[in-house]
Amino acid sequence: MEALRLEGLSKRYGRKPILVGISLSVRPGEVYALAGPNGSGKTTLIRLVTGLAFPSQGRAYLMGEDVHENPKARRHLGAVVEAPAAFYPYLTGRENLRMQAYLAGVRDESRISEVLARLRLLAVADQKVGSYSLGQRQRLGLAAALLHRPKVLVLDEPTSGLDPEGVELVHGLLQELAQEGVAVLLSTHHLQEVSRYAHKVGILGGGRLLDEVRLEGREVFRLEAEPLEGALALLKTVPQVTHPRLQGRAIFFEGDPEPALQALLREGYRVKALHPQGFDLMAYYQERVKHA
Ligand SMILES: Nc1ncnc2c1ncn2[C@@H]1O[C@H](COP(=O)(O)OP(=O)(O)OP(=O)(O)O)[C@@H](O)[C@H]1O
Repeated sequence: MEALRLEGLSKRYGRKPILVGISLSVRPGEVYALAGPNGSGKTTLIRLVTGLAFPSQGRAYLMGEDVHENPKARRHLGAVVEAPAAFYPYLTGRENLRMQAYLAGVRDESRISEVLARLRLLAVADQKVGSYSLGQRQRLGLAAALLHRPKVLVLDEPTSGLDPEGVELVHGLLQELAQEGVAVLLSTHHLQEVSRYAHKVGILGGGRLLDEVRLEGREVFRLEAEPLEGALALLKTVPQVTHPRLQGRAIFFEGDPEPALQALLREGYRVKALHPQGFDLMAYYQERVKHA
C-alpha cells in the first residue's frame, strides 16, 4: 500500500488557481522530492498534505486514511512545515520535546534523547531554545517530528538555513529513515543533493505536476551526431528510446542505445560519440521548466 497518496488535489485562493489536479504517491521507504521554481506551489501542496490547508478539490490519504475527512490520519504523519518550527523559547530543547512527546502520547523518555542524538542536539539539549541558532531550532523541529515514529514524513525545505554539516546530517538522516521504511515527501531547491538518494522527483510548474522523474537505476546516454536536430527528431521515432532531449551540443536519451545507433547509421547520420553518463537532474529540471 502507498503510505501517501494524493488524488487530483487542487487549490485556489479566491479565483486564483494555485494547484491544479496534483496526483502522486509515495510508498514506504521511498523519498519523493518536490522541485519547482519560486511560487510554483510546493509549500501550498505540503500544507494540503499535512491537513493545514483544505483542498478546493481532490483528496490526500495517509496510510489509506483521508487527511481532511479524518483528522486522526495525522497520527501517521511527522511534519515540519514552518521553518523554524515554533518552540517555547524559555524552555530547553529537551523540555520542549518532552511536552510535544506528552501531547503525541509518547511516554518513553529515552525516545527524547534518541531523537536529540539523531539530530546531534544532545550538547545543547538542556539550554533554553531562545539561545538556539536558527539551524539548531530547525534540527529541533525535525527531532520533534520524529518523536512518535511517523510512517510518513513531510518536510518543507528541510535544509534551508542549515550549515553544510547540518545539510549533510539531514540528508543522511532522511536516507536512513527511508531505509527504515518511512515514506518521505520533501520540497527542495537543492536538486543536486537530493538526487543522490531521492527515488522520485516531482517537478511543479504553474501549479501543475509537469513531470515525475524516477531516479533509481537510471542510465542516460550522451550522443553527438550530425546534423543534431535531425538526429533528435529521428530518435523520437525509435520506440526503445525514451526522453530524448537536446542539452548544449549533444542529445541525451534513455532506453536502449543499440536500436538508436542502428537507426542513426541507417539514415546516414554521422555519429561522433555515444556513451553512457550519470543522470543530470539539474540539467533535466532546467530543460523541463524552460519548456513548460
Ligand atoms: N494564503 C494565500 N493566499 C493567496 N495566495 C497564496 C496564499 N498562499 C500562497 N499563495 C500563492 O500561491 C502561489 C504558490 O506559493 P507557494 O508558497 O506554495 O510556492 P512555493 O513553490 O513553495 O514557493 P517557494 O519556492 O518560493 O517557497 C504563490 O503565487 C503565492 O503567492
